[in-house]
Amino acid sequence: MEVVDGRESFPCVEEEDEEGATKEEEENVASWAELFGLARPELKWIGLGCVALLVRLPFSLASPHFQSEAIGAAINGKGGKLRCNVILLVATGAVNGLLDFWNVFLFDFSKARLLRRLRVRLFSAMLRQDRTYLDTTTSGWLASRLVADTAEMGNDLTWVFRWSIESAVRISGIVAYMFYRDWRLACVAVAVVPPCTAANYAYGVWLRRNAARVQAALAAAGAASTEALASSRTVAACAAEEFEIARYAKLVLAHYSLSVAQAIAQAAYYMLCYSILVGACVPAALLWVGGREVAKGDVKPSVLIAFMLYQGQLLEYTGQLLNSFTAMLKSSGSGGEVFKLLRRAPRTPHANYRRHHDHRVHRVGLSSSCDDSDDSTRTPLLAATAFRGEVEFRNVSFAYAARPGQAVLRDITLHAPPASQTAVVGASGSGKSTLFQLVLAFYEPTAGAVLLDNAPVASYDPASLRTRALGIVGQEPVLMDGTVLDNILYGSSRTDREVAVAAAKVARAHTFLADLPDGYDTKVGERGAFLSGGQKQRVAIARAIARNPAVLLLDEATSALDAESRAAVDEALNAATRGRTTLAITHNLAAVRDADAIVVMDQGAIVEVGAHQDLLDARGLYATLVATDRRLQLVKEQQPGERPAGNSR
Ligand SMILES: Nc1ncnc2c1ncn2[C@@H]1O[C@H](COP(=O)(O)OP(=O)(O)OP(=O)(O)O)[C@@H](O)[C@H]1O
Repeated sequence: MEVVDGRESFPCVEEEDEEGATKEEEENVASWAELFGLARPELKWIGLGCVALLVRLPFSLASPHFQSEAIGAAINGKGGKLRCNVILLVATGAVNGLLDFWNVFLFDFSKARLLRRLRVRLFSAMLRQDRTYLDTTTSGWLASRLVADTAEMGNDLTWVFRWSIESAVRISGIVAYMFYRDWRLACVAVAVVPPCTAANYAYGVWLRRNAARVQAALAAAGAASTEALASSRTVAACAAEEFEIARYAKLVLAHYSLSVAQAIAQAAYYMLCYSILVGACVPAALLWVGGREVAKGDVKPSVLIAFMLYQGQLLEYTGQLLNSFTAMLKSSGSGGEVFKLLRRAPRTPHANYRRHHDHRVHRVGLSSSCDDSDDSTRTPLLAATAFRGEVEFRNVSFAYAARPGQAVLRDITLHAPPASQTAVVGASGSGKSTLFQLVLAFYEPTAGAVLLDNAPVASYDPASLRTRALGIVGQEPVLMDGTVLDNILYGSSRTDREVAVAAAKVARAHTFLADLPDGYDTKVGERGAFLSGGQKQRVAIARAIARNPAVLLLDEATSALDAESRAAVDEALNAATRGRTTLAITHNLAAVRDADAIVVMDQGAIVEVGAHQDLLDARGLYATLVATDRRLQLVKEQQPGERPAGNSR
């Protein structure tokens, strides 16, 4: 079982009936308040962008006016007026261009800042989730939310920032100009707005739901691909490439179908709103009504020309305003899971402890507030710097949330005094590693309490608990990409190379790291891919002991080592465990004889506790395990001698 990075691949797309799925989808869309709230820190930059926009407005709107006036002057043969309008056209265009730079820059700058903050907040929210959430959510699914969903939201929000304000301001200016020049033609030009708005709203609502589905399909495909790529050796060893490709292709097909549906809806919407209503009906109606007025002499030709030019701009900015609205709806769909995660309060044992404690304090009237959001009034967690290392389980029972009905630990009572050596043995699946998970406060017992130095483990600040109090070496230690030294220092406040190397020397880890090709600078690769299993274990042991924790948790820490390196590591471990509490899970019964106490587990319960000889004398499960172990040992020892005899026959 994986200890620190333990994660099982549960499917993240739940199968639900249509009604359930729809309800879930409704919950998975972000509210407008959340979307706008996200941009609050950028308001000053957006505000500056708006100022640039407003200053720019008269210059950007002036162009069609000067064009129409110039055409009118040319038709009437007024050369001076023509020259004057052309000069004004160039001058306003230049000022407009200069201001446009600030306009574009400030809105895109705001978007980039927002995206950066959103990604860091989301990553932080993900890493701080409780183990149960992380156990049941695949890393590929989370990575997809972090990369694809935020990128989609960023693209959509660009539209919103860049165009909604600009379009609204420009449309207001154009409409005001139109009504100023001729109210009848203005009415014809804006008659198209109500049907376009209705079509846009319907399209936006559909798009929001579809966007949530698109992102979910993308996340499911991302989860499958990440899992296969992260386990590429296993995939190759099982010749499962075709299976993985087919699985990925099926998930990508789901994403593709949703994308095609989106393309069809988008094409229909653009055809109706842009090409037919705005692109053809409005100019035709303007020409029909305006042309007749010009023919009657009620409207000047230059006014009709100005309307025809402005309606082009009106078309463009109306489209962009409507697109901003649909982008907003789409963003609330594609960002639904992102906001759900940001909203989710992690149900870690530490958070539960504080909530429970605050509630009690509140009930007896010692605190004026038990508001979850106000951290200053919350019960502080203990940030101890020195630990004695006394570990205690008091009537602890536990079941994993993924299998709520299945008790993994039953009424465990165990006491490890400071500096004692406790060995935990028992059959595979009897719950040994789960004991460690509870000491690390990754999960909360369903009954009873796990204590460290007489205080619940959940009452300690997680950083102080997991760096100063506890050091763990898991069955399958996970190393991070970088050097051996980076891994030894990982998560530690000590960043000085000399300090780390000295700490490793004191812990005598130096001796068993000696065979690494570049010593402390040896590159380990992703998850330790460049090292052998034994080397990985030795680096993980060095990482655990270099922190000088009060309690060492060793979960089959030397299982991947050969006899020679095990001897070297055992020697270093003996030195490292002296003076500190050690809980060691092992299947190697020869290694537990000297332990102060041997805990024997069976089906989630402690069935025997005692010293080696006492347990042998008791003739219980431990004595049976030792006898079986000896028999297997004998068989192994006999086998090399038997082979030559067999061969000679
Ligand atoms: N995250 C999890 N979610 C659900 N069940 C789990 C989880 N981790 C472990 N289990 C189950 O809990 C039980 C005890 O597992 P545990 O890893 O504690 O056993 P163990 O005694 O350490 O076994 P081994 O010696 O093989 O490592 C097993 O039945 C296992 O399937």
